[in-house]
Parts: sequence; C-alpha cells; structure tokens
Amino acid sequence: MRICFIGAGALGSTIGGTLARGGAEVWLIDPFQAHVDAINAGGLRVLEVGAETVVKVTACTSATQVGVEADLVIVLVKSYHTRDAIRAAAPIIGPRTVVMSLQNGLGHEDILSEEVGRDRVMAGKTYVGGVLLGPGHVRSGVLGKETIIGELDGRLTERAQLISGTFNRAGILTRLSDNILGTMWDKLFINVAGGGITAVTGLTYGGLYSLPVLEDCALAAISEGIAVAQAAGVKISITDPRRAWTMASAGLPPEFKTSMLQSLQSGNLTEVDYIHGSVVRWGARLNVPTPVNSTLVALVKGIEYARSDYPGRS
Ligand SMILES: NC(=O)C1=CN([C@@H]2O[C@H](COP(=O)(O)OP(=O)(O)OC[C@H]3O[C@@H](n4cnc5c(N)ncnc54)[C@H](OP(=O)(O)O)[C@@H]3O)[C@@H](O)[C@H]2O)C=CC1
Ligand SMILES: CC(C)(CO)C(=O)C(=O)O
Repeated sequence: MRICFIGAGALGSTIGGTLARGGAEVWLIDPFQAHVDAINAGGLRVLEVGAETVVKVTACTSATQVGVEADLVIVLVKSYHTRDAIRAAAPIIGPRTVVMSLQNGLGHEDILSEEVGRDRVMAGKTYVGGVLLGPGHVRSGVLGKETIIGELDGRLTERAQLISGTFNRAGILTRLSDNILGTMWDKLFINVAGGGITAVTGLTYGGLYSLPVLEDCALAAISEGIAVAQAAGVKISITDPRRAWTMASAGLPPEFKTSMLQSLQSGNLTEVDYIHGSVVRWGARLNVPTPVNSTLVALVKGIEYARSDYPGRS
C-alpha cells in the first residue's frame, strides 16, 4: 500500500515512520526543508521508549515530487492548514485514493469531502503521540496507544479493513469502528479537558492536575461537550466527564504540555476553533449552552491576537 502523509511533523513522522518500518511504501510530504533533507540523507530517527531506530523512508516538500497516485493519503497538518494542504495534494489523488484525517478536533472530514468528494474520505482518531525533536528526529509514543478508523457511513468496508490491517501489522494498535462519529467526539472530550485551560494558564499537566478549581473548569467544559453530542444524537462512549479528565492524562508525565500550549509557546496558532470551537458551534446549532467552551475560545484567541500587530499595540 502506497501511503502519503500530508504533513510530516510530530505525528505524521511518528505514524509514517512506524508504517514504513512495518513494510508499507511511505512518502512524507512536508514543507520543512531541513527535515525532508535529513530524512532523505540519513533516514528518520525514531526514539521510542529510550531506544532509537533509523527508518528508511522517502520525504519531499511537494506532492508533485511523488509522481504516482497514492492508495491512501493521511492528513496530519494542523487543522487550519487542512484545505490548502489537500488542494496541494491533488497530483497524488486518483480515482481509488482514500483520504483520511487523524487530526484532533472536528470538521476536517467536511473540508476534505468538499475538496475530493465524500466517497474518498474516511475518518480516524488516534491516541498515539509524537514530538518532533529536530530535523529528521522524532519521539514516538505509539506503544499501547489506540487508533480507531472508520467509514463516515459506518460500513465495515474492504478498504477500511485493508488500512487497519496495514496499521496493525506495523505495530499501530488499530480498531475498525462502525461508529466513527462517536469515536471522534470521545477524542474531542480528551482535548477539551486540558487544551484551552493549559493554553491560557501556561500550565503543564503537573500543574493542571494539582488545582481543584481547574479540574472543576475542565469538568464543566467536558460536560458541555457531552451535552452537545447527546443533543446531536451521537453515540458517545464517554458520558462521565471525569472519565475524559482521567483519560486525558493517562500515561503522560507531569511535565507534559498539551499541543495547544505547545503551539502558543512556539509562536503558532492553536487548533482552538476545531476543539473548544466545535463544541460552541454544535451547541449554537442545537440550542445547548456552552459558556465555558465559548470563554476558553475567546481567551485563547485573545492570546493569539495579543501577539499580532493590532491597532494601539505599543
Ligand atoms: N503531536 C501529537 O502528539 C498529536 C497530534 N495530533 C494532531 O495531528 C495534527 C498534526 O499535529 P502535529 O504533527 O503535532 O503538528 P506539527 O506542526 O508537528 O506538524 C504539522 C506539519 O505539517 C506541515 N504543513 C503545513 N502545511 C502543509 C502543507 N500544505 N502540506 C504539507 N505539510 C504541511 C507543517 O509545516 P509548517 O510547520 O511549516 O507549517 C508541519 O511540519 C494536528 O491536528 C494535531 O492536533 C493528534 C494526536 C496527537
Ligand atoms: C495528548 C493529548 C490527548 C493531551 O491532551 C492531545 O491530544 C493534545 O495535547 O493535543
């Protein structure tokens, strides 16, 4: 199976490297030239549970360099780059190409469907983690972490089985779901638990999980998400906010920083619109109040704006 990753940063490199090590034909596509050059020159260095392996994999900065159609395109750019990224991937998308997002948040499948057609789009969520340590060097958190994929209409198709088989053979624990929408909301609750609060406070998980008033705020944000999903008729498996709160920190050290905090600290935009913002948008549609998530969206956007050249800035 020829698998092309659109976005080969922390997670794209982690999952792409693991699939390549497992024997799949993998292409990593990313504009980060130094990263691409390092991978092509010396392989992708993957640090996993203290041991480093070097994986031979091909990287390039543009889909035009691949020269052949992909069987599977996995989208792992930050959410706000999704539309531009899938448009730029047109040269590798043919009649049989499946396009799948493993990004955090909600709404990517609608963007992808608008660009490539809904029949080509599958959905997925992953609990795998990755950190880019430098060009060509990634810390992988694949071990014991589940990935769930599925068709948008819930059918257990041959193509879905093929993809989950390829992932499992490579060592990525993958399950096929006939309720991928529920899976996507379950994962959203995990991100809602700590994303906005840590972005606003600058706290690592050690701090977040020490202060009861922050736990109350997190539980309130998750509860709003659960109420919205239930109003939308989504079959979620997390119905107790405390479960999402506990799951969000499972296996992570006190010094862990959420991706939303990491984005702010590295001077980038966050995915707040796709995480807390999804709860707010769905809540507005269904008449479910979401004041805690609305406040978190406003505050994170305020922090992003404070770094811009806004009128009156001294
Ligand atoms: N890292 C993790 O542990 C996890 C991440 N996720 C999700 O995965 C997604 C990716 O996150 P992560 O890997 O951390 O992010 P990164 O920022 O590390 O990687 C994204 C990469 O995509 C590149 N990119 C931007 N535009 C394009 C484009 N048009 N074509 C190809 N590549 C492009 C970026 O380059 P540039 O920097 O130049 O913009 C960057 O190198 C997010 O939705 C995140 O929420 C989900 C679970 C865990
Ligand atoms: C690892 C986890 C679940 C932590 O909230 C995450 O997905 C993130 O930080 O974006």
